Amino acid sequence: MAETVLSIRDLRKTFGALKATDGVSLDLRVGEIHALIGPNGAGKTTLIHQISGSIKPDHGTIHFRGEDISRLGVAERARRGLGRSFQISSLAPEFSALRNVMLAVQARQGSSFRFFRPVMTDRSLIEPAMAVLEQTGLGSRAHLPAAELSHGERRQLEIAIALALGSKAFLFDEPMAGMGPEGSRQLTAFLDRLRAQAPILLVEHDMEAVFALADRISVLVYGRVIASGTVDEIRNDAEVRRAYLGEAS
Ligand SMILES: Nc1ncnc2c1ncn2[C@@H]1O[C@H](COP(=O)(O)OP(=O)(O)OP(=O)(O)O)[C@@H](O)[C@H]1O
Repeated sequence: MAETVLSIRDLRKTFGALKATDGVSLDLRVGEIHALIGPNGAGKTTLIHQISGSIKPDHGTIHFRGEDISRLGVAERARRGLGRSFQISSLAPEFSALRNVMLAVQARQGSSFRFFRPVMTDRSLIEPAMAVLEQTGLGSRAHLPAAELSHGERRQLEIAIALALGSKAFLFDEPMAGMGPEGSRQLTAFLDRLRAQAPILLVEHDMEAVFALADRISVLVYGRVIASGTVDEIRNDAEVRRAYLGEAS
């Protein structure tokens, strides 16, 4: 079995009397997309926030790449390689896609020895930045300003930046939201390739995307995982159909 990258054990979170997370345990393994689905209010976003560090659980542990990160803040978890949801606002829209990624490469390398060198001609930045753009399918768009990229391509650029900064796994909360059918198709194809570089915990309501992408699916209802398995196992699970898929299809 593939190595476990992220391991969550018995996570609990209450808001007043509401059990938003009620003893959740799940794993994310190398090379996989693990989808988290469930009805509105099931606790998916609350769970993602506890993993990224923006909400403190009442109970439970989170291990990432063998390390207990349960007590670390958001920035520390990100620094260890836990990539957060898409944050398009962090792009510099007037800079080219290449320059956006070069700045990330530079931030990761540390800039103390290169302050006198012009950034845009520095091969030690250009080469790794171009490699990441190629990996993320943006090689041919490298010289366009970020503002001129499509919505889907900006999301790809955001991921390219995260990879350049050292992200080793991603938490995505509804990445398909607001995308048209073509954008969703492109993003689905992109996430399909991305899993080989960094596994993904994917919260998504778009069942077509989930069934196309997921290696495993966990179904959350009232803060509890009621089923976990392959796409076929989940599609054929009577309790899941009753609690969720029946209403969605
Ligand atoms: N800060 C908060 N204070 C009180 N209740 C909260 C808070 N955040 C979330 N909740 C409640 O916790 C429950 C889980 O919410 P959450 O947003 O995690 O669900 P979700 O599965 O992501 O839903 P959706 O699919 O609609 O995005 C809901 O009942 C919600 O109203």
